[in-house]
Amino acid sequence: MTHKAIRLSLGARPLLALFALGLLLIALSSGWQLRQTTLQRAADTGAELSAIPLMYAGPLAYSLQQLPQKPEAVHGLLHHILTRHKLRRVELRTPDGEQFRALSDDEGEPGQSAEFSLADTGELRLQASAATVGDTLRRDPLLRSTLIHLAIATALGLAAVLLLDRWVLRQLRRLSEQASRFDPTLPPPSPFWPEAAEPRPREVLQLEQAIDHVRTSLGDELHREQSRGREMREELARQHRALQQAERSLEAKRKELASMERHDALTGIANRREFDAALRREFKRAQRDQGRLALAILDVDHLKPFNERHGRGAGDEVLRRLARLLADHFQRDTDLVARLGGEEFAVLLPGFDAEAAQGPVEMLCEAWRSLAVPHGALPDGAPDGGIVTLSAGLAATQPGHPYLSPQALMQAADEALYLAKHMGRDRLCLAS
Ligand SMILES: Nc1nc2c(ncn2[C@@H]2O[C@H](COP(=O)(O)OP(=O)(O)OP(=O)(O)O)[C@@H](O)[C@H]2O)c(=O)[nH]1
Repeated sequence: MTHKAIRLSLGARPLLALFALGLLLIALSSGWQLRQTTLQRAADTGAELSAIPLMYAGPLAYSLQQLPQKPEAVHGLLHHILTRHKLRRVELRTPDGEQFRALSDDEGEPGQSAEFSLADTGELRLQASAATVGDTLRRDPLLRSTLIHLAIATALGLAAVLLLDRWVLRQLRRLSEQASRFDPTLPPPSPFWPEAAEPRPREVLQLEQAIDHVRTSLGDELHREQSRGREMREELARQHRALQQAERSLEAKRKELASMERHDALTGIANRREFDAALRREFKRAQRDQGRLALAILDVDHLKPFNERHGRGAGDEVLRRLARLLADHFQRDTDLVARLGGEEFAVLLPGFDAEAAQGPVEMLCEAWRSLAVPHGALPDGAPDGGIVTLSAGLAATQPGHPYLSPQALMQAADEALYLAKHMGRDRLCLAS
């Protein structure tokens, strides 16, 4: 309803302007008409002046004859002519040179004048008043009354337009502007409606108060919703952070698990599963490329009595040291060192045949020996020296001596290791 009224107000303004323009046009047209009438009257004056001698030649001659008895008759007649024809001045000069004149009280501009010679009477001089707008209005009561009424109607109409615009439409426009600037996301100013300098109609005040009320209640509700939304956002952000944290630790666990799947927990090098996969992969490659692949299996000698003597922790440390040494010795990208389980380790050397691999493996065993880890519990009959030693078996698949499968290569290396053990340990044996 309010919105409709405001739209009506905005649409009414041009109508009011049109109405005011119409009134002004009527006033202009009336003024034009008045001017035309005045000009017409000025044009008629000449003809009217010419008619006067014709009309009054007789009465003037008669009044002059009566002059001795009735000297006032000439003055009276001249006065009559003056007032009857609304002249400014009437003068009569007799053939004897006597002069009579009648003057009007009109102090306006002098208008057209004319002079006539009358037989037996003398000269008659007439002067009309200037044809002015005021004079025209004075002379024409109907026109005067019409124009006065028109002027009053125009003035009242314009006043009504101004008042309507100022008192009602302007207020409604102000309301419309306020409504268009209305933004419920902003906190409500207090008071919402600034005190207008001019007084406002009661209806506008009521409307303002109603909108103010709606604004305030909307604002309160909005504030409640905003703070609820803020709390929810904070809670969401907290949950999000917790989720991210959980995801991070899950990812770390996943990596740890993945690493555990491929690495030996005690030594950190590749485990049996990783080794098996690498062996299958490299064996296939060597088969395909007619290449070489060497495999060495190493086993710590007499770890059981070592454990029994020094404890399992010390045995673990021996295994860790051996793993570090293996990793240090075989560092090519394609090399792989792995713990197969227990005290058994493996070295996979792609591209190496048995002869080429023998040197590095023996160097490894030598390096181990030079670490000189004291055993302290070697069984009777074991080689003297008293240190922890390694036994190793080496096999390689190579052109001229291929194996049929990874398992066959593995078994050959195992048998070579068995041989090394059997031959008294602390040595490297090659598969036949
Ligand atoms: N400390 C430790 N000992 C292990 C681990 N895994 C296996 N062992 C021990 O290694 C020993 C292997 O014993 P055996 O198979 O009899 O071999 P050995 O005593 O080393 O003798 P040979 O291999 O014949 O020279 C066992 O006592 C196992 O308990 C391990 O992870 N840590």
